[in-house]
Amino acid sequence: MSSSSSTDSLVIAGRTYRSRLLVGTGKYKDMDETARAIDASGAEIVTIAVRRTNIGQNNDEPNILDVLPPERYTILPNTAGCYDVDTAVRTCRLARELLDGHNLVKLEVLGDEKTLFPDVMATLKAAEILVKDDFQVMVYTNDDPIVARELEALGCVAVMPLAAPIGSGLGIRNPLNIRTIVENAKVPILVDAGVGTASDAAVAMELGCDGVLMNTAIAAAKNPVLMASAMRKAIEAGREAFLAGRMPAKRFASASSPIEGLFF
Ligand SMILES: CC(=O)[C@@H](O)[C@H](O)COP(=O)(O)O
Repeated sequence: MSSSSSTDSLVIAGRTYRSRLLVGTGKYKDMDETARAIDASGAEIVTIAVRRTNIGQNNDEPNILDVLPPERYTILPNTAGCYDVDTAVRTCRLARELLDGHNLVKLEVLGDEKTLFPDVMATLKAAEILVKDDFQVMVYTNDDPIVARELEALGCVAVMPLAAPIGSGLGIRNPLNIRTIVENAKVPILVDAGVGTASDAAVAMELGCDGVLMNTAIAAAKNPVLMASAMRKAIEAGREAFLAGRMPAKRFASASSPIEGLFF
């Protein structure tokens, strides 16, 4: 692998991406800031909450696709705000209609408003229905390796365990589970939700994740454009560190220069 990692691509549902950073579109000051931050992030996949953001549902309001054109970005409609199977499935079908048959979606079925943790049973059911309905499903889930395995077995094209609660910025709470999910998976594993700053993104990549999806860490930074640029570099650095192979961690010191053949 060259140091530029030019051949190291992310492949999701048969499509190849250079960037391993996926970004959301919520919480920005305005559309201009959204567009500038996403540009600085280098992201190629941009997720949009269909229940909250206009992608053609309302012709009287600004359409976010005017600043995030589908010719440039892969649009990933998501089911944010859905708390049951039917609403999530309907939301994906609406997105497919609005986006002329586009079938790549991010499924999230939430359990409650306080934690925004996934309702795992409902997520499994919705994923099954959507896969049968020819959707390519990228799925938000908890950091449970068994659930991740089930979602992959159902045919999801990517599994996206949370780092921490959505919008919390707490970073990766359970790195060992994330590593186990990665080691067991044959589909891309992307950390989704809870990243707070660039080092969290780098850790996710060092654990072997295929990518990271984030929103709040960029949008709620004091300078979202600068944070987006930091995240881009962190994802690249973490990926290169993973590919390079970390030195074994040791409990005690080992001198950096050889101790044999000392002059005195
Ligand atoms: C944008 C999106 O899809 C969110 O549901 C996602 O989970 C991001 O979470 P953070 O805002 O914590 O990055």
